[in-house]
Amino acid sequence: MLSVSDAFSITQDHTLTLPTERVSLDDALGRILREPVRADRDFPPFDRVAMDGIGIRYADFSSGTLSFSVAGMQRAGQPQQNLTEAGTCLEVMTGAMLPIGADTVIRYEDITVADGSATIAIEAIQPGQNVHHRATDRQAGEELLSAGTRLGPAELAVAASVGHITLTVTALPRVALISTGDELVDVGDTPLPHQIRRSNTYMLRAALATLGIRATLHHIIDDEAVLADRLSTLLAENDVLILSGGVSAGKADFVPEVLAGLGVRKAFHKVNQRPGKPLWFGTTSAKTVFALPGNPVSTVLCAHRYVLPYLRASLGLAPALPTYAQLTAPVTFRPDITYFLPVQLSSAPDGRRLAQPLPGSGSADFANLLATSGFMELPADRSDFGEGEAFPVWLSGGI
Ligand SMILES: Nc1nc2c(c(=O)[nH]1)N[C@H]1C(S)=C(S)[C@@H](COP(=O)(O)OP(=O)(O)OC[C@H]3O[C@@H](n4cnc5c(N)ncnc54)[C@H](O)[C@@H]3O)O[C@H]1N2
Ligand code: MOO
Ligand SMILES: [Mg+2]
Repeated sequence: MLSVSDAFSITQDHTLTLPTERVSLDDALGRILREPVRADRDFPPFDRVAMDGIGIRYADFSSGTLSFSVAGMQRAGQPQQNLTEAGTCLEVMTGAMLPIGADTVIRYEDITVADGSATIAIEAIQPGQNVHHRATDRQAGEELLSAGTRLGPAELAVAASVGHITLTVTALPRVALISTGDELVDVGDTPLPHQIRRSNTYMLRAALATLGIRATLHHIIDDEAVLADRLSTLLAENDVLILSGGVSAGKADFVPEVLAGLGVRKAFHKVNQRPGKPLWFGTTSAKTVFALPGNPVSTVLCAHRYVLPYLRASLGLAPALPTYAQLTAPVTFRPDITYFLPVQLSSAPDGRRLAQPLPGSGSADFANLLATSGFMELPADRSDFGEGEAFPVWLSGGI
């Protein structure tokens, strides 16, 4: 059976080629930048006063002047003024241009002001102190944000500061999330004894929202003709279909057959892993279909191990690497299958990352996911995993 790493590689070989679009700064949060953003001027663009106080010529101080007559005020937002006469100073405010002729700023806390004169009340003054010099942070033309960056609050602040009203970003894929199963009712309905409310597509929608993707939700009953009809429409309208359920060995598991009938080429069906063994993946020339096993823990694992990395790569985003953590207790798992063990992460006072096993009661136990930070990937060719041993953890918890 296909290994986890081979299955992962196959999905990554079929990532989407998404176009770019221009969006306004207001709509850019969470989007993936596709153009470099450069400094349009130096950062800071002028010698900038960094403290409220007075601006002086250091040479005056070093030649013995301690009292300076206040010749005026340079506030932030005012054009640059001149400090002309020796022995004088200008009051200067944080964010103002340093006046021409001044080179050093002394804080109000370090002077006394009386009768139009400011007298220095401290011993030591460094030349150039409290001045944030032009271009010390970044130079005009320097690349501030590179293509492939996800735009968060800090990135948007930088883009705003260099005048980007709009930004070129990766267009979002159209994604449909499709639950299948006669036993599933909607969240607002009261299930009959043989029914349950559907939850997988809500989980998937939230997981995709972390990438800024707004997927649509659909439900299809276990009927081959209905499935074929609805999936054909959804394939035409979307770039990616993500199904949940109907991919295993049951008599109502029609999904693989129906997809094949619609011309979706199977790239693989079944991966040597638990949970999530019946995972199905296929493509057409321009569309991708992930059919995830219906058990909720399997759906979560497959979403975080395959689907989100696939979408990240398609968006042009660097892969989210697993975090490594040490087991807090030994684990034994005999089958020659990659075991994705639910774990809760914490950190030890000495800085180690710890993973407490939370095996739960199997892949239908989705309440167990509430305490789960992620899935520890335990290799197929081993059975005993010792306390303190470190393995990769694919994060799935939180937002
Ligand atoms: N004879 C075999 N039986 C099963 C095998 C196998 O290899 N041989 N594999 C098992 C594994 S592993 C899994 S995982 C499941 C996968 O089943 P399906 O993908 O066919 O999913 P369903 O049969 O439709 O449902 C399974 C289970 O999940 C619940 N479910 C489905 N969708 C949702 C949803 N949207 N929200 C909440 N819960 C959902 C469904 O009610 C079932 O309880 O098959 C094993 N069987
Ligand atoms: O994906 Mo299944 O656990 O392995 O339920
Ligand atoms: Mg089934």
